[in-house]
Amino acid sequence: MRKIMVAGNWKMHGSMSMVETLLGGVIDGLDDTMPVDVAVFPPAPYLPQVQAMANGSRVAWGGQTLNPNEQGAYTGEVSGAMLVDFGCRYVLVGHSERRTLFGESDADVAERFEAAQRDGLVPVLCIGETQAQREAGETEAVVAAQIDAVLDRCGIAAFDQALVAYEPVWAIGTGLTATPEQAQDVHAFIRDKLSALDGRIGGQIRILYGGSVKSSNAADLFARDDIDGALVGGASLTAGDFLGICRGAS
Ligand SMILES: O=C[C@H](O)COP(=O)(O)O
Repeated sequence: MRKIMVAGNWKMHGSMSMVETLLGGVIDGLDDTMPVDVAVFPPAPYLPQVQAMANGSRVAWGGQTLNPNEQGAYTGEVSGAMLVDFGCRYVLVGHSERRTLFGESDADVAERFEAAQRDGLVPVLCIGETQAQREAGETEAVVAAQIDAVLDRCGIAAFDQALVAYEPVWAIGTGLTATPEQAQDVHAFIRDKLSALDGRIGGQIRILYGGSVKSSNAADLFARDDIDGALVGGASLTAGDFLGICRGAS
């Protein structure tokens, strides 16, 4: 039985006072009617504040990206070990904004996935197709290639301590959500692909959906066999909205 995870990717949003209000509201609002694992991904400067507030609570936290090198002259970058220093358990790798805005290739993402595990973090591998790729019938080929890059570098065993987030690019921040059926189809494809290599790993890995998830559509998504939670952007910036999504798992 895979437990639902609801993860909030705050992207480049926030301030110290916003973190105080938002994270405080989430921690205070979580209750037994929300049988979920919860994680937040703040901008790196707020990690110490998140650590201080969330330590000992139900909320885990992680980094939005990492540089795969252990240290060195990489101005502006953050290493996995630095994330671990601030109590991070998770790190996002390959978010579509990293791929499109910062030029991360499938191979770059695989390198970050490997580095995350080397440094003791659980990578959340983000994959998904663009609108044009979906319309061209390439969705499965695109997500397969994104997964294959990691498989080629790290092998199937690496997926034992990892999550996958399927985020169709056309649904991110657009208000367009994949229908539960569309999302389920891709999630089943991903699980089948991993299960063909290792049935236990394919069966236990959590596959989150991301793309305009809100409290109004969360329950319908979470009811699908292969949708094990959500990676939430916009709706994770307000405690009430985020808690409403957590409630969708009850
Ligand atoms: O990481 C989260 C995704 O990019 C989804 O963002 P969104 O919920 O604002 O569409």
